[in-house]
Amino acid sequence: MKIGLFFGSFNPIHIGHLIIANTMAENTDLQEVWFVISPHNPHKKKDSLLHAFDRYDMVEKAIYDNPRLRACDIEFHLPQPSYTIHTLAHLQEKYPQKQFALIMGSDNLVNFKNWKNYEKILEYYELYVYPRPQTPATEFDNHPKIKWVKAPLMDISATYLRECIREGKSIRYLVPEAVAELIQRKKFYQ
Ligand SMILES: Nc1ncnc2c1ncn2[C@@H]1O[C@H](COP(=O)(O)OP(=O)(O)OP(=O)(O)O)[C@@H](O)[C@H]1O
Ligand SMILES: O=C(O)c1ccc[n+]([C@@H]2O[C@H](COP(=O)([O-])O)[C@@H](O)[C@H]2O)c1
Repeated sequence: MKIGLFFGSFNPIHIGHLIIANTMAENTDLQEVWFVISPHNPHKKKDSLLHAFDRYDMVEKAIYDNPRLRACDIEFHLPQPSYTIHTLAHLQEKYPQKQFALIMGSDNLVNFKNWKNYEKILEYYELYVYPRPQTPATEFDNHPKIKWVKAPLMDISATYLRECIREGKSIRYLVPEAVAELIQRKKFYQ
């Protein structure tokens, strides 16, 4: 079974993420997509980062009715910051029968050279990359391990959502209803 891993902070998960994950699960040979929630992205500051358990809960709420999407907490038990190469090694050890691939936007490909042991990642894993606007060409664009997958895009980010919440603006339709309800009930990001 081939599984696509979609890494991120998901602070919070939003429909931009969900559209990508569902497109990958439905339109490629990936049977499942796992949201790998990073407690701490090695390239991001920890400001306004909700606890990883709360971000995991929101992912679970967002995907509860889609059997091909799963939330993955493996990085919660690994040393921080979460380097993808370490996470991949642990996943492969835990699930030796499964074949893993990475899912990322073309914006991530631009920074990919700065990821820890990126050559090793490319040696062992395929990258399913969806084009994002205004991202420059990279040396990886024609790499044999890279599969380009066109996906519908929503021009939103978790940063934008957090701003809306802080300013008391509506986030309706930008996150699933169950996620909006949890954010409101727990007073996240206020
Ligand atoms: N609107 C979007 N459409 C497609 N991909 C997205 C979108 N927003 C984020 N992504 C991608 O999803 C992955 C996980 O996103 P993550 O939660 O870390 O970022 P984010 O939503 O941009 O958050 P923040 O604004 O806090 O940086 C990243 O690879 C990111 O590039
Ligand atoms: O392993 C690395 O060196 C590395 C560096 C930057 C990002 N990542 C992974 O990529 C994920 C998405 O990154 P970002 O910055 O687009 O949110 C992040 O959550 C990490 O799992 C990994």
